Amino acid sequence: MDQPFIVALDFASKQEVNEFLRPFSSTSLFVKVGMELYYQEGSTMIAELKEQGHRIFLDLKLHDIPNTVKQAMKGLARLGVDLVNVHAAGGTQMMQAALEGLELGTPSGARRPHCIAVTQLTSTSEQMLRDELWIARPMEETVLHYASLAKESGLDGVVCSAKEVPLIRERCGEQFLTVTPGIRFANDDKNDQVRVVTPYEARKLGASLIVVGRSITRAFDPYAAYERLQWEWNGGERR
Ligand SMILES: O=C(O)c1cc(=O)[nH]c(=O)n1[C@@H]1O[C@H](COP(=O)(O)O)[C@@H](O)[C@H]1O
Repeated sequence: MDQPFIVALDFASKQEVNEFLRPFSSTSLFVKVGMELYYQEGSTMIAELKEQGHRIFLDLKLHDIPNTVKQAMKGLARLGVDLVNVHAAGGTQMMQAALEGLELGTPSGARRPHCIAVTQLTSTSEQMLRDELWIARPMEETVLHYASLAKESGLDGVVCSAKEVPLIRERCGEQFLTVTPGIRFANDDKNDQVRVVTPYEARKLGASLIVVGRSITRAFDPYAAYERLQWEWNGGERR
């Protein structure tokens, strides 16, 4: 993956997406289409974004019985997206089934979409992990365990907080993708995110790709915010 920034297109309609993308008309982006947009606009949105030259992370976080995930992935592979995801909590059989589905659905001659697993959502705190999910191990250990399961299942990487990247790299290797949301500029509101870092910190921690939504999409000047993101990632720390 040569492009380290994924812009989360968390919008409710194609119109809002087009308005947001207008200043980026000469920039080829790596964009994320999540549940909000995909459930409204479906696969035509994917086709249009591809036509505009953008790379696509289709973030539907599949989590179901293995057969259902396999069949769903078969269909998603036909869309020609670059990256898809599942919840690692679905288990190793489900993750393997996701890969099988992707392989079956990828048109001949095309490259199978990369598949990554969400370890623990970046909106989850240590306290939630313990009191709500009833997982007694610390966050880092839990994330590392889920990352190991994803690796054993043959997946290409995980979604995690950049805070957990150094341990995952050590355990799963440099080629294993670490895709990290929960990115905020230093002065931004965290909103519903908990395990948050700045773009500069994410780079220092070794994240392969960072997912950035509201810090760009809700910025007064999204294009300037994207430029700031590039600047910070490349070493320009702002306080
Ligand atoms: O899979 C994801 O992309 C994801 C996993 C996760 O643990 N946390 C997380 O925030 N995300 C997504 O990343 C994006 C983050 O958006 P912002 O908080 O606005 O930057 C959203 O589209 C989330 O759905």
